[in-house]
Amino acid sequence: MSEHVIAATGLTKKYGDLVAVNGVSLSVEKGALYGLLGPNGSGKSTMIKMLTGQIRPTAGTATVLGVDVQQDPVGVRERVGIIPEQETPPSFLTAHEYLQLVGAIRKIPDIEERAAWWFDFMDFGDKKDVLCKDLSRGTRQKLMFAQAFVHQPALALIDEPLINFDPIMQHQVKDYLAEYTKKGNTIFLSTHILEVAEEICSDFVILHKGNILHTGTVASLVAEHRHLDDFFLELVQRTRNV
Ligand SMILES: Nc1ncnc2c1ncn2[C@@H]1O[C@H](COP(=O)(O)OP(=O)(O)OP(=O)(O)O)[C@@H](O)[C@H]1O
Repeated sequence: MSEHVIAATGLTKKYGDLVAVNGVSLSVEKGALYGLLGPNGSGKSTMIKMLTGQIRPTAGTATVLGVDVQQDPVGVRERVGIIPEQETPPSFLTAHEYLQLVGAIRKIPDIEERAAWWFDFMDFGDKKDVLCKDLSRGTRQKLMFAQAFVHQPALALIDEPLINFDPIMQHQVKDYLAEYTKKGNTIFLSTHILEVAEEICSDFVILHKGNILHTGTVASLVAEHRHLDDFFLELVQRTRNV
């Protein structure tokens, strides 16, 4: 039997008259690398914020790792890893102090060893004692990536995690994510980089103006000799023209 790591039913978020997410229902199976795709303003970040209990839906329900997000948002955040959209680590801490803080909050006994692994893996050990406010954008993003995965969560919800990385780091992170799901973990990834999504995602959903335009698997596109970027452009263009 398939195991749903995320199950959302009729999730809706309204900001005044604006419907940012409109009754979205989706399910994500264990081990999936699930791509959350859509043009600017289509509701991707709002979905991630609702699924991680950062904002309350106007309507609808969701369970994440079996926990009801509205009833126990802290319980969800304890279990998952999150990279929020365009978030930066605390300006007044060094990179090392930030990972120590995350280790204390998440009660990770071997945080020093784990932090050392991440500094090495993402090649920023020389910056570990630099205040976050003085780190480059890409290095801050490395730190955000490390904090999301340092406790090796069964599920990570990551919003545009690759955007500030150079091509070498993008490649490395892409491989990391693919390997991570092969171990039975699940990734819910919002991205505009469709080549990356095509390369590593197993499943995807395309949102447009808060509605689901399409859900499918990358394998089914490949079987039809189609590329995700063409498919996306056609679908969104067609929707804009109706
Ligand atoms: N706090 C807020 N108050 C009012 N409107 C908001 C708020 N947050 C998001 N919105 C609106 O909700 C809609 C969806 O925004 P969201 O950030 O979820 O889209 P997105 O798909 O993540 O976009 P992008 O790809 O540009 O990051 C947009 O029209 C946005 O302006």
